[in-house]
Amino acid sequence: MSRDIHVKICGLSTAETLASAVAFGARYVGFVFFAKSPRNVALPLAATLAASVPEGVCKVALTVNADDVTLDHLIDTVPLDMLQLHGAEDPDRVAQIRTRFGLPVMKAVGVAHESDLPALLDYQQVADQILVDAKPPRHAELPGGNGLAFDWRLIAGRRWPVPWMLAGGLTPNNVGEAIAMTGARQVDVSSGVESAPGVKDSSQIRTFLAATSAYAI
Ligand SMILES: O=C(O)c1ccccc1N[C@@H]1O[C@H](COP(=O)(O)O)[C@@H](O)[C@H]1O
Repeated sequence: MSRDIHVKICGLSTAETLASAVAFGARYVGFVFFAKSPRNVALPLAATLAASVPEGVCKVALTVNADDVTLDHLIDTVPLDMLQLHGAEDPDRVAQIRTRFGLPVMKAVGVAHESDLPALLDYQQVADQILVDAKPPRHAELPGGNGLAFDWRLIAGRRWPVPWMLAGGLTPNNVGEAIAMTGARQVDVSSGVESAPGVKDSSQIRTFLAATSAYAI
């Protein structure tokens, strides 16, 4: 049996592109709950979209420094399988969210330099997965989703005891090289499969997933 690369398509906000992501083989679909993002999705729409996702595809909610009241409301409204924490949540807060809400948690950690790598270790005891993403530029509006890649050589050959996913500036054109260089078995893309900020493109989603299929082992 071959082991596919697991792909997460993040920032989905229409029934059509969500269905494309599922049909072309995404293992994770992500919904963004962050008002400043062009991919932000209102809770009622997210609830409808999430309800259409078949068993076996992981429905991920991306939040940024969300408080308990916000998370309570989110989890009560939208059927979810995982929380992606993409803010400055420290390990204690990640552990608290995981315990309180009873959902697996994926913590995003930004990487730009070698000195950013130890932070990945801080979350191994408290997160179910780690998302290794590009660190946002200093004055960026968004803590992710900037279409920015980091130097993949920084993590070439590195392994962590928890499952991890590579993110940041991935596109249909570069995802193969990113997998080959880092050994990632899971990849996450948002802006790299869009025709404009926040506008997902079914054809690019298909091409992205096809580009990863050569790396099944
Ligand atoms: O996509 C967003 O708008 C977003 C907003 C706030 C935090 C994270 C966000 N996106 C996540 O960032 C990474 C990389 O995205 P990209 O492929 O470089 O556009 C990915 O995990 C997105 O889910």
